[in-house]
Amino acid sequence: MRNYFLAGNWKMNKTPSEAKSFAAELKASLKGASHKLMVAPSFIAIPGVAEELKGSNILVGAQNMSNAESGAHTGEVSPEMLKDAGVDVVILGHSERRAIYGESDAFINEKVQLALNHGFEVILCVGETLDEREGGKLEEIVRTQTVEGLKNVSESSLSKVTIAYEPVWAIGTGKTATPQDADDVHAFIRKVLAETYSSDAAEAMVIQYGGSVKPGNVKELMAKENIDGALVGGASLKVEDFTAIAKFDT
Ligand SMILES: O=C[C@H](O)COP(=O)(O)O
Repeated sequence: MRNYFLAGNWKMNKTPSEAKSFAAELKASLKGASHKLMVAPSFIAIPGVAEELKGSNILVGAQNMSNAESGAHTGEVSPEMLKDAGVDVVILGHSERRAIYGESDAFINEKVQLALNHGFEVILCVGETLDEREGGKLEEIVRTQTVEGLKNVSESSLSKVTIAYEPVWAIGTGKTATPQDADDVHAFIRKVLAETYSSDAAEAMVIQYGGSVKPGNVKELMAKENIDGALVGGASLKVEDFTAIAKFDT
Protein backbone atom coordinates (compact mmCIF):
# COMPACT_ATOMS: atom_id res chain seq x y z
CA MET A 1 0.00 0.00 0.00
CA ARG A 2 1.24 3.53 -0.78
CA ASN A 3 2.20 5.68 2.14
CA TYR A 4 0.11 8.86 1.95
CA PHE A 5 0.75 12.00 4.00
CA LEU A 6 -2.49 13.80 4.93
CA ALA A 7 -2.06 17.10 6.72
CA GLY A 8 -4.48 19.69 8.08
CA ASN A 9 -3.56 23.36 8.05
CA TRP A 10 -5.91 25.11 10.46
CA LYS A 11 -4.68 28.56 9.35
CA MET A 12 -5.92 31.40 11.61
CA ASN A 13 -8.81 29.40 13.07
CA LYS A 14 -9.56 27.99 16.54
CA THR A 15 -8.55 29.56 19.84
CA PRO A 16 -6.07 27.61 22.01
CA SER A 17 -8.88 26.00 24.04
CA GLU A 18 -10.94 25.16 20.94
CA ALA A 19 -7.86 23.70 19.28
CA LYS A 20 -7.03 21.56 22.29
CA SER A 21 -10.49 20.03 22.54
CA PHE A 22 -10.63 19.59 18.76
CA ALA A 23 -7.30 17.73 18.93
CA ALA A 24 -8.73 15.42 21.60
CA GLU A 25 -11.67 14.58 19.34
CA LEU A 26 -9.40 14.00 16.35
CA LYS A 27 -7.08 11.80 18.36
CA ALA A 28 -10.00 9.53 19.19
CA SER A 29 -11.49 9.51 15.72
CA LEU A 30 -8.18 8.98 13.89
CA LYS A 31 -7.03 6.11 16.06
CA GLY A 32 -5.88 3.24 13.89
CA ALA A 33 -5.65 5.34 10.70
CA SER A 34 -2.93 3.92 8.49
CA HIS A 35 -1.72 7.03 6.65
CA LYS A 36 0.83 9.54 7.95
CA LEU A 37 -1.10 12.41 9.60
CA MET A 38 -0.39 15.94 10.80
CA VAL A 39 -2.30 18.98 12.02
CA ALA A 40 -0.94 22.53 12.12
CA PRO A 41 -2.64 24.81 14.67
CA SER A 42 -1.79 28.50 15.13
CA PHE A 43 1.44 29.12 17.06
CA ILE A 44 -0.39 29.99 20.25
CA ALA A 45 -2.43 26.76 20.18
CA ILE A 46 0.55 24.46 19.55
CA PRO A 47 1.51 23.65 23.18
CA GLY A 48 -2.02 22.54 24.09
CA VAL A 49 -2.47 20.53 20.91
CA ALA A 50 0.97 18.91 21.23
CA GLU A 51 0.19 17.90 24.81
CA GLU A 52 -3.13 16.40 23.70
CA LEU A 53 -1.59 14.51 20.76
CA LYS A 54 1.42 13.14 22.65
CA GLY A 55 1.78 9.43 21.92
CA SER A 56 -0.84 9.56 19.15
CA ASN A 57 -0.44 8.84 15.43
CA ILE A 58 -0.84 12.55 14.56
CA LEU A 59 2.21 14.77 14.08
CA VAL A 60 2.17 18.41 15.13
CA GLY A 61 2.91 21.04 12.52
CA ALA A 62 3.63 24.77 12.61
CA GLN A 63 2.31 27.04 9.88
CA ASN A 64 5.48 29.12 9.68
CA MET A 65 8.82 29.71 11.41
CA SER A 66 11.29 32.58 11.71
CA ASN A 67 14.32 32.72 9.41
CA ALA A 68 16.45 33.61 12.43
CA GLU A 69 17.71 31.58 15.38
CA SER A 70 16.77 34.10 18.09
CA GLY A 71 17.05 37.72 19.13
CA ALA A 72 15.53 41.01 17.99
CA HIS A 73 12.78 39.75 15.67
CA THR A 74 9.57 41.12 17.15
CA GLY A 75 6.55 38.94 16.47
CA GLU A 76 8.54 35.95 15.18
CA VAL A 77 8.76 32.39 16.51
CA SER A 78 12.12 30.62 16.50
CA PRO A 79 13.00 27.01 15.69
CA GLU A 80 13.95 26.29 19.30
CA MET A 81 10.60 27.64 20.54
CA LEU A 82 8.76 25.36 18.13
CA LYS A 83 10.89 22.37 19.10
CA ASP A 84 10.26 22.99 22.78
CA ALA A 85 6.50 23.29 22.14
CA GLY A 86 6.41 19.85 20.50
CA VAL A 87 6.45 20.64 16.77
CA ASP A 88 7.55 17.91 14.33
CA VAL A 89 6.89 19.52 10.94
CA VAL A 90 7.07 23.10 9.67
CA ILE A 91 4.98 24.36 6.74
CA LEU A 92 6.97 26.94 4.75
CA GLY A 93 6.24 29.08 1.72
CA HIS A 94 2.47 28.79 1.92
CA SER A 95 0.89 30.94 -0.81
CA GLU A 96 -0.78 33.10 1.86
CA ARG A 97 2.68 33.88 3.31
CA ARG A 98 3.97 34.65 -0.18
CA ALA A 99 0.98 36.79 -1.27
CA ILE A 100 -0.03 38.59 1.93
CA TYR A 101 3.36 38.90 3.67
CA GLY A 102 5.60 39.15 0.63
CA GLU A 103 7.79 36.15 1.39
CA SER A 104 10.28 35.58 -1.42
CA ASP A 105 11.84 32.32 -2.56
CA ALA A 106 15.19 33.36 -1.04
CA PHE A 107 13.58 34.15 2.32
CA ILE A 108 11.63 30.89 2.30
CA ASN A 109 14.82 29.03 1.45
CA GLU A 110 16.55 30.49 4.53
CA LYS A 111 13.73 29.07 6.62
CA VAL A 112 13.82 25.69 4.87
CA GLN A 113 17.54 25.34 5.61
CA LEU A 114 17.14 26.49 9.21
CA ALA A 115 14.21 24.14 9.84
CA LEU A 116 16.14 21.16 8.44
CA ASN A 117 19.21 22.09 10.51
CA HIS A 118 16.98 21.95 13.57
CA GLY A 119 15.74 18.48 12.70
CA PHE A 120 12.23 19.41 11.58
CA GLU A 121 10.42 17.89 8.66
CA VAL A 122 9.44 20.57 6.16
CA ILE A 123 6.40 20.96 3.92
CA LEU A 124 7.46 23.38 1.17
CA CYS A 125 4.44 24.87 -0.63
CA VAL A 126 4.58 25.82 -4.29
CA GLY A 127 1.90 26.84 -6.76
CA GLU A 128 0.82 29.30 -9.42
CA THR A 129 -1.88 31.98 -9.41
CA LEU A 130 -4.67 31.96 -11.99
CA ASP A 131 -3.00 34.82 -13.92
CA GLU A 132 0.27 32.92 -14.01
CA ARG A 133 -1.47 29.75 -15.21
CA GLU A 134 -3.45 31.59 -17.87
CA GLY A 135 -0.33 33.48 -18.91
CA GLY A 136 1.48 30.19 -19.62
CA LYS A 137 3.84 30.61 -16.67
CA LEU A 138 2.80 27.60 -14.59
CA GLU A 139 5.97 25.58 -15.21
CA GLU A 140 8.32 28.54 -14.78
CA ILE A 141 6.72 29.47 -11.43
CA VAL A 142 6.56 25.96 -10.05
CA ARG A 143 10.14 25.22 -11.18
CA THR A 144 11.52 28.41 -9.62
CA GLN A 145 9.66 27.96 -6.33
CA THR A 146 10.83 24.36 -6.08
CA VAL A 147 14.48 24.88 -7.06
CA GLU A 148 14.95 28.16 -5.15
CA GLY A 149 13.07 26.86 -2.11
CA LEU A 150 15.40 23.86 -1.96
CA LYS A 151 18.65 25.73 -2.68
CA ASN A 152 21.57 24.29 -0.67
CA VAL A 153 19.41 21.42 0.57
CA SER A 154 21.37 18.20 0.11
CA GLU A 155 19.90 15.09 -1.45
CA SER A 156 20.25 13.26 1.87
CA SER A 157 18.06 15.89 3.58
CA LEU A 158 15.31 15.52 1.00
CA SER A 159 13.77 12.61 2.88
CA LYS A 160 12.69 15.21 5.46
CA VAL A 161 10.99 17.38 2.84
CA THR A 162 7.49 17.14 1.41
CA ILE A 163 6.43 19.38 -1.46
CA ALA A 164 2.83 20.64 -1.37
CA TYR A 165 1.55 21.69 -4.78
CA GLU A 166 -1.23 24.20 -4.18
CA PRO A 167 -2.60 26.04 -7.19
CA VAL A 168 -3.45 29.39 -5.59
CA TRP A 169 -6.75 29.66 -7.50
CA ALA A 170 -7.95 26.40 -5.91
CA ILE A 171 -7.30 27.40 -2.29
CA GLY A 172 -10.44 28.01 -0.26
CA THR A 173 -12.43 28.61 -3.44
CA GLY A 174 -14.16 25.27 -3.82
CA LYS A 175 -12.40 24.95 -7.20
CA THR A 176 -10.16 21.91 -7.37
CA ALA A 177 -7.64 21.21 -10.08
CA THR A 178 -8.85 18.11 -11.88
CA PRO A 179 -6.99 15.04 -10.65
CA GLN A 180 -5.32 14.84 -14.08
CA ASP A 181 -4.24 18.51 -14.04
CA ALA A 182 -2.83 18.10 -10.54
CA ASP A 183 -1.06 14.87 -11.47
CA ASP A 184 0.53 16.54 -14.50
CA VAL A 185 2.01 19.29 -12.33
CA HIS A 186 3.17 16.74 -9.73
CA ALA A 187 4.90 14.82 -12.53
CA PHE A 188 6.54 18.06 -13.65
CA ILE A 189 7.79 18.72 -10.11
CA ARG A 190 9.28 15.22 -10.08
CA LYS A 191 11.02 15.98 -13.37
CA VAL A 192 12.50 19.16 -11.88
CA LEU A 193 13.68 17.21 -8.83
CA ALA A 194 15.22 14.52 -11.04
CA GLU A 195 17.14 17.21 -12.96
CA THR A 196 18.24 18.96 -9.76
CA TYR A 197 19.03 15.85 -7.70
CA SER A 198 18.51 12.36 -9.11
CA SER A 199 15.69 10.20 -10.39
CA ASP A 200 15.80 8.17 -7.15
CA ALA A 201 15.33 11.32 -5.09
CA ALA A 202 12.51 12.48 -7.37
CA GLU A 203 10.76 9.12 -7.12
CA ALA A 204 11.00 9.06 -3.34
CA MET A 205 9.70 12.62 -2.84
CA VAL A 206 6.27 12.89 -1.24
CA ILE A 207 4.22 15.48 -3.16
CA GLN A 208 0.96 16.58 -1.58
CA TYR A 209 -1.87 18.31 -3.40
CA GLY A 210 -3.65 21.22 -1.71
CA GLY A 211 -6.67 23.24 -2.78
CA SER A 212 -10.26 22.46 -1.81
CA VAL A 213 -9.57 18.82 -0.90
CA LYS A 214 -12.73 17.34 0.61
CA PRO A 215 -14.07 13.93 1.62
CA GLY A 216 -15.80 13.78 -1.77
CA ASN A 217 -12.70 14.24 -3.95
CA VAL A 218 -9.83 12.82 -1.88
CA LYS A 219 -10.02 9.30 -3.22
CA GLU A 220 -9.97 10.36 -6.86
CA LEU A 221 -7.02 12.70 -6.27
CA MET A 222 -5.00 10.14 -4.30
CA ALA A 223 -5.56 7.52 -7.00
CA LYS A 224 -3.21 9.49 -9.24
CA GLU A 225 0.29 8.15 -9.63
CA ASN A 226 2.13 11.30 -8.56
CA ILE A 227 -0.17 12.52 -5.77
CA ASP A 228 1.10 11.22 -2.44
CA GLY A 229 -1.01 13.13 0.03
CA ALA A 230 -2.95 16.29 0.73
CA LEU A 231 -2.52 19.59 2.55
CA VAL A 232 -6.05 20.39 3.64
CA GLY A 233 -7.35 23.77 4.81
CA GLY A 234 -11.10 24.26 5.25
CA ALA A 235 -12.02 20.59 5.46
CA SER A 236 -9.48 20.02 8.24
CA LEU A 237 -11.54 22.19 10.61
CA LYS A 238 -14.32 19.65 11.08
CA VAL A 239 -13.68 16.31 12.78
CA GLU A 240 -15.96 14.33 10.44
CA ASP A 241 -14.46 15.84 7.28
CA PHE A 242 -10.82 15.49 8.28
CA THR A 243 -11.45 11.98 9.56
CA ALA A 244 -13.04 10.99 6.26
CA ILE A 245 -10.03 12.43 4.41
CA ALA A 246 -7.43 10.96 6.77
CA LYS A 247 -9.00 7.53 6.71
CA PHE A 248 -9.79 7.45 3.00
CA ASP A 249 -9.61 4.01 1.56
CA THR A 250 -7.71 3.38 -1.68
O1 LIG B 1 -2.91 24.76 3.36
C1 LIG B 1 -3.96 24.42 2.82
C2 LIG B 1 -4.38 24.95 1.56
O2 LIG B 1 -4.17 26.32 1.47
C3 LIG B 1 -5.72 24.48 1.05
O3 LIG B 1 -6.78 25.16 1.66
P1 LIG B 1 -8.29 24.70 1.31
O4 LIG B 1 -8.34 23.22 1.53
O5 LIG B 1 -9.17 25.46 2.26
O6 LIG B 1 -8.52 25.04 -0.13
